[in-house]
Amino acid sequence: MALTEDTVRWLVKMGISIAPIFFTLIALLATVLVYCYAPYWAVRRVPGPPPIPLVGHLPLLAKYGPDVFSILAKRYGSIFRFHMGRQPLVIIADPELCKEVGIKKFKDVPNRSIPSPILASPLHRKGLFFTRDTRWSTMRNTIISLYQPSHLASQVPTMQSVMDSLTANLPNSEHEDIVFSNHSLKMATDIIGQSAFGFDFGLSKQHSLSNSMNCGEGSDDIDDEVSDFIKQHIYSTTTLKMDLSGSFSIILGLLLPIFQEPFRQILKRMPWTIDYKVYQTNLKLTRRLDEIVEKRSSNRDDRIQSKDFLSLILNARESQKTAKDLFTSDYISALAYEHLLAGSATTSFTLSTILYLVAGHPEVEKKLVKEIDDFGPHDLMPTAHDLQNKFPYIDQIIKEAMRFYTVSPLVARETSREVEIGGYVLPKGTWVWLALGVLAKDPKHFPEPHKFKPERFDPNCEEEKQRHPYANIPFGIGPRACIGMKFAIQELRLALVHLYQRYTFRHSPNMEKPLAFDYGIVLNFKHGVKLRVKKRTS
Ligand code: HEM
Repeated sequence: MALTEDTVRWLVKMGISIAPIFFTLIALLATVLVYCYAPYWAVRRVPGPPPIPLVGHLPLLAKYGPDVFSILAKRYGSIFRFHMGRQPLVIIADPELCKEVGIKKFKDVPNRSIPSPILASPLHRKGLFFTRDTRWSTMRNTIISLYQPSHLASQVPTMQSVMDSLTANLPNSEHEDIVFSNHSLKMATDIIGQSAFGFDFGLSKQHSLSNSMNCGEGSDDIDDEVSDFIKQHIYSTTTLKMDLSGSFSIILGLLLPIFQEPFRQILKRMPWTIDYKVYQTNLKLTRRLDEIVEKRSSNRDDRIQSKDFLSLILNARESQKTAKDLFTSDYISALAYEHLLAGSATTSFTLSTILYLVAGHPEVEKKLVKEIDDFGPHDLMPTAHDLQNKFPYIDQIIKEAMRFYTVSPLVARETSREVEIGGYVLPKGTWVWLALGVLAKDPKHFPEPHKFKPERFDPNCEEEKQRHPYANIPFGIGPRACIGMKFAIQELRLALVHLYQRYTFRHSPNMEKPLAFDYGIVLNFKHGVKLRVKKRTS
């Protein structure tokens, strides 16, 4: 509203000078502008589309989904700016630059940036993924021994028994749809439950859980403790959104981070808000995990015999001084929970995409089935050694499917000091994200990138020989790469042998084409993967 002459005269009469009001307003405006634009200013030289105040490029993410990064890479090159709300990200979309960030300059970029959904969740922050600097390296060095080949080999029978339960529950009819992604999530959760906690969730044995696994809210017929835990776990994970569809405090964290924590503190007390529900769920999960840790800590005799992740960390805590200081019970809970989180959604997504892709490519299915039949009779269980050496085509299929649908298309890192990357000087605290999904679809490294061709990963193929070694890095790169990679690959190989010894799969006519995705902390299916199962004769 403009100040009229009368108002000015009235203000003067009342002894109120306009100047202080005017300057206060200007100062306020300047503060807001500085707050909004300070992070942008620090990386303004890196090319990118002009950001919209506050929301940045989130509307582009909403419009194009994760494909937006390939579109921007085409326009702006292999290093560009993308604004996740107020926060600018420097996106790296070139294998050589990924090597520079992930390996050569790892000392300058050793940590992950913490996005707003995670900031609000201590349970997620205390795992390996988001711990920082020396705490991270000491934690990682202690638990890396759990991923040695001998330990992985001991997990094969456990994996196999869960897969037996899964296949016992698949229908016999070729005319019935199964939401395979639900089955594979149950399978992966059961496997990781046993290897992380030594605990059998028994989901693969239960037919009735299939729908609740997907929606996260659960259905009424599931009321026992285990199902409750799983429901909470899935709710807690699926509400971690990267776009503007999360809770109010998460949205604030993207737009005006300064207000996120105060608002979360208020909203978590209001029962009708998503923040309340997320808080309550995380509280219950944390309590449940603390109970599990407590129980296992006190049961020393059982624990010494056990080979699960939780027992092994607790044993290490007893025998090593560093581990004792480091692994307080809150960190142990977070680490064990992180295993459940990191090991279930990613692996089950990948297995579902493999079945979906193979079902649409009969020539690939034929070669796969032949490799499996050549291995031996259909009830022969492969050992860890067999899995590693006798199924080269399965490995090509896994690599190609992970390239085709990259479950974790972005990997978050943050600079710890000023560093030069790709010709740009980036100040301390810059969020540098590696765009694995863009690399995987770059025709320079993968001719005809939208075709599913496992043979492109055949070691004798020219394309494979000439490709940059870091063009396909679905498990990340360098010292901070996925710690569970070998575990996941062993599980995927075994699941494929087990399934195709018994079945082949076809697309359901009720499935959307192309597959639709949700973008949370990892990629997820919007409507699941629906398939039809055909039993094989032995
Ligand atoms: C197909 C399955 C999986 C995929 C595609 C995957 C992908 C990834 C990616 C891309 C990262 C980030 C790497 C980086 O920053 O360079 C990561 C980190 C991590 N993953 Fe996985 N992962 C999978 C399975 C698993 C499993 C089974 C576990 C646990 C048993 C696991 C535990 C972790 C942990 C703890 C980290 C953090 C490592 C650190 O910061 O030191 N992942 N994963």
